[in-house]
Amino acid sequence: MGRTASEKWPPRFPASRGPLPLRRAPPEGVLFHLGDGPAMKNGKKNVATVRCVTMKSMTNLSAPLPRIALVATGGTIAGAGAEGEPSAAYQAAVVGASDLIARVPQLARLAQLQTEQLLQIDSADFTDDKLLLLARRVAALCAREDVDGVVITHGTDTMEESAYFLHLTVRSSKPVVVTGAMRPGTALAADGPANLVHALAVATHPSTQGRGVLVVMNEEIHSARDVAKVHAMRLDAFVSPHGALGLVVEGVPRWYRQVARPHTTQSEFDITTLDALPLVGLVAGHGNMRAEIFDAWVAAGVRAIVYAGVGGGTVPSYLRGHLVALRDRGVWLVRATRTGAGPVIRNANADDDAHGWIVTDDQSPARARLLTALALTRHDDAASLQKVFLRY
Ligand SMILES: NC(=O)CC[C@H](N)C(=O)O
Repeated sequence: MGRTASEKWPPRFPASRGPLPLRRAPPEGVLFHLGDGPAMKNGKKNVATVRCVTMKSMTNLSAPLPRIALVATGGTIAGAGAEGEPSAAYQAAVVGASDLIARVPQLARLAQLQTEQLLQIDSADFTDDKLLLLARRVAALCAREDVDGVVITHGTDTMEESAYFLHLTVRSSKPVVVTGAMRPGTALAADGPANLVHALAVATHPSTQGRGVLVVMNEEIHSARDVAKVHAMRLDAFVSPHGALGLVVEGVPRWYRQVARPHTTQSEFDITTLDALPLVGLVAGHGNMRAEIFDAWVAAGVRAIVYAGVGGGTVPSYLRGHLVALRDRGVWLVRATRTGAGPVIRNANADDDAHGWIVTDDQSPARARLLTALALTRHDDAASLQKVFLRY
């Protein structure tokens, strides 16, 4: 009987690649070298060797592996197409979670994995109810004593939104790492297996605790606060405007930065009692805009509209009156920038104080939608809503 596409996932990933099969990853910054070289000069153990031996006993090779919950939600990492076809010709979200991990033997050397298929969707289909489902599930897993961390596989298209939502709502310092793939497992040089191994390497490392939700793609570790998919095809599609937090080097996270804004355990947002998120719309800025698009969102029942404005969030002069009147219709206007980076500055380009408008600081329009929705669960005045954007 012929094998299905999913059984072949991934087709080419040599078992010899990936991080060293350490039972526990060495502490960050410590050289963990068990080979020869300077440590064995003249056949004598020098100081470096003693340190290695000490580290070996500290890392306790017989200790049980970290227990990681792997939550699969679909996307290209779970995609498959015909062998040898161009990588764009495939179907996302068809390979099951257990098939996904069965094809990457390195994973079992890094962690005891509990796998679950929470969703099997293209990430474009992530609606707010699915986002709440994911966040509640991840929070529940983090709260369990038999779970040391969570890895989520996710489509890349809306990965930055889901990761940010988890960053603001999962009240745990345990590692939560989101990963995916730009190419399906059937593509030449599929990136899913390496991304999964690296995500697990980050999630199992003691230095990852308390850093908020992370996105691990293409050997880089990004904060969910900042990362965005900025290319539709390339493997290096994920970029953070202020730089990645770190890299996965030889299977071990190496950190260069940390997030300054509150998240997870310091977040004020509580989704445990929420039935649904407040509805927030998003309107793209461009030349020759029309007021009707804002009216359509008002008719849909939004509490706020994020305007992804040109430049520093500039409102066209011919729309100003219409957007000022949104406050009288019970709708907040949140000015963002469509440029992809940089702050929208309050009372610059617009009289935000007079109009009761909010600015996003440097938050991307897509994430600003989520932060606005969460902010509206706690605040309903301009000063408090504005503070949320300057704080998170
Ligand atoms: N590379 C990807 O994961 C994109 C595939 C798909 N559209 C998704 O986001 O789920």
